[in-house]
Amino acid sequence: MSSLAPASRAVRVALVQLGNVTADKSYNLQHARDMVLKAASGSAAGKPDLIVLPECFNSPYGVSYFPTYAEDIGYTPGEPYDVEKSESQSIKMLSSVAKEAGTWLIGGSVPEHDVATKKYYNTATVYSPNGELVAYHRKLHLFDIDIPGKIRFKESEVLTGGNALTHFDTEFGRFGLGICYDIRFPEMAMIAARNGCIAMIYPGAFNMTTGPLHWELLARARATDNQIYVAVCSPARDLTATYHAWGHSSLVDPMGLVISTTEVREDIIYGEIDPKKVEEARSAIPVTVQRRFDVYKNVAE
Ligand SMILES: O=C(O)CCC(=O)C(=O)O
Repeated sequence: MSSLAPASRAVRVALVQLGNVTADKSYNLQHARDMVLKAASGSAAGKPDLIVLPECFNSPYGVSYFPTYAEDIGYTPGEPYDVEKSESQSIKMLSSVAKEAGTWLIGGSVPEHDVATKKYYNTATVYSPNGELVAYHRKLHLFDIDIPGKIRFKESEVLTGGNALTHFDTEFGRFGLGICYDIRFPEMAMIAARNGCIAMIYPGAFNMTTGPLHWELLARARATDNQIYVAVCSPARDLTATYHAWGHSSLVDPMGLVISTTEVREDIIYGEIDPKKVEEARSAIPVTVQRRFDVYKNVAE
C-alpha cells in the first residue's frame, strides 16, 4: 500500500448537478461552460479548487444517442495532447473553461468515437487549471442491466469498455476516477486507495430504480471500505427526457458520512476533501493495515 501523497491543505470541491441537457449539443456545451464558471465564482467558503460535471453532459443519455453525439478525441495515454489540434469541440470547451475558471476540472463524461478503431466509449477527461488535459478515463464497466418491468439498459450494444484504471495527481493529492456503473466494482476504489488516492470521483447518472436503492449506499460503501472521500455527480432530473436521472449529487467523507448533497434540480454543491480526515479515519479504525492479504491474496481466484 503506498502512502498518501503530501497535501498542503483541504481541497474545495464543487459538484455541478447540471440541468437542461437537451438534444442540442452546442447549447449543452454552452450551458455546461456557464455552470462551471458559476461554480468557480464560489460559495461563502471560497473559490473551489476542483469542479466536477456529470456523466454524459453534452448529450441525452441513451444508447441510441451515443453515435450521433460522439466525438473523436484522439488521445493516446502517456503522450502529450494538443487541445488546440483536437477534433473534439467538447474537449476544447472543457480545456478552455478550466483555464478561464482557474480550477481543476473533471469534465463529466462524453460519448467518444475512436475513429481509428471504429469503437465508441463513454469517456471522462480531467484538466489542470491551465487547461491541460491530464487524465482520461474510458468507463471500464459498461452499464448493462435488466430489471424486469423497471429498467433495461445495455451500453454494450454500442459502447466498448475501457481497459485502464485512472488516477491523477494534483498539488492537493492523488485522485481516482470512475464513471457511474464503475462505482459498483469495489476493487477499483480499493486499488485507488491503496495507490494513495484520497478520493474517488464518479460522474454518474443513476436512475429512478437503482438510484433510491444504491446511489448513496454505494458512495458511502466505497468511502467506508477504503477510508477515502467519494464524490458522485449526477445530471439534474428531467422528466421530459427519455432517461430520468436520480440526481442527489453528493460528497461523502472517509468515515462514510454524507457531508454535502442535494435533491433533484439543477444545483451546485460545495464541500471539502481534507487529507487529514483520511489519516484520522485510518488511524481511528485501522482496517487499511489490518487486511489479511496472507489469507486472501488474490481476490480474482
Ligand atoms: O448502476 C446503476 O444502477 C446505474 C448505472 C448508470 O446509470 C450508468 O452507468 O450510467
